[in-house]
Amino acid sequence: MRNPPVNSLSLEFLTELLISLEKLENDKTFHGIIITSDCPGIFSAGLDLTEMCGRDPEHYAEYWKAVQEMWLRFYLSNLVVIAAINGVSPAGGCLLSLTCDYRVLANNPKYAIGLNETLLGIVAPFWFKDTLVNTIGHRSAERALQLGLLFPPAEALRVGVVDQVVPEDQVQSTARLVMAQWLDIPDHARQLTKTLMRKPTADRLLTERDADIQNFVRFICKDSIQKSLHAYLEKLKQKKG
Ligand SMILES: CCC/C=C/C(=O)SCCNC(=O)CCNC(=O)[C@H](O)C(C)(C)COP(=O)([O-])OP(=O)([O-])OC[C@H]1O[C@@H](n2cnc3c(N)ncnc32)[C@H](O)[C@@H]1OP(=O)([O-])[O-]
Repeated sequence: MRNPPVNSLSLEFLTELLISLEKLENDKTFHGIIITSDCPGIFSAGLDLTEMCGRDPEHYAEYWKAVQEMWLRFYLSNLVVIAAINGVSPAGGCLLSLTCDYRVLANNPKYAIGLNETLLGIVAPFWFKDTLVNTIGHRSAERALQLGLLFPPAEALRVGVVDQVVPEDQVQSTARLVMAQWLDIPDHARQLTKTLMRKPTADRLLTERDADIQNFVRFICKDSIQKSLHAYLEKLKQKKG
């Protein structure tokens, strides 16, 4: 991923990601992809806050549809998808990595990962929650989501948000090693098993997609939510200045 400075998942970047995924899926010589970041120290800052602040309802609806599409397409991809997480990975960045089949995180205490939405005064929707529950179980997810926990590497491994923590200079080579193991499995059996495991979760969103968009638009348009997001963006800018 190369969307400096922080790989935020803007509408444009999400569209690019989806086009890239589709191209790779359509090319039958590809069987797996490794998602990693070109922005030093940052895997992805998550959803682009400027897409969710001070815009009109039509924009929010269009943006949310793209976020849903990213989740559905990556979560259900027939390819083996591995996240080589070489930086901090909050909220939507964590969600993207949770769509992968395997997560390798660099062992750097700054590289926290988690769904921290509550810290911004917003609520992770049910399909974010479902993805986390499927990964770390109900109790850990309940605690992580309510407290907006961002797990440093050792804790992320302990709770199961990531599958492996390795020294920073070994993230890419480890991801390639893991990829080789996954590609050794007969592909159609692996693909069908992935679908079996994931389809019920994806179907929940597929059957409620429009209602989910409407909920998001209603929620994000609230004055109180807009104020929270503006204040959070302001805090990020001040931190910099
Ligand atoms: C229902 C909805 C569910 C929501 C899900 C989400 O994902 S919500 C998202 C939850 N995400 C988070 O809570 C993460 C928020 N971000 C961070 O915590 C930090 O930026 C960092 C740790 C990722 C990088 O720290 P660092 O010191 O290396 O970098 P820096 O902090 O100096 O930022 C550089 C520039 O990027 C800007 N910008 C940053 N993030 C975003 C963004 N998401 N979007 C847009 N812009 C963003 C920042 O304002 C600044 O702009 P400026 O002043 O140049 O115009």
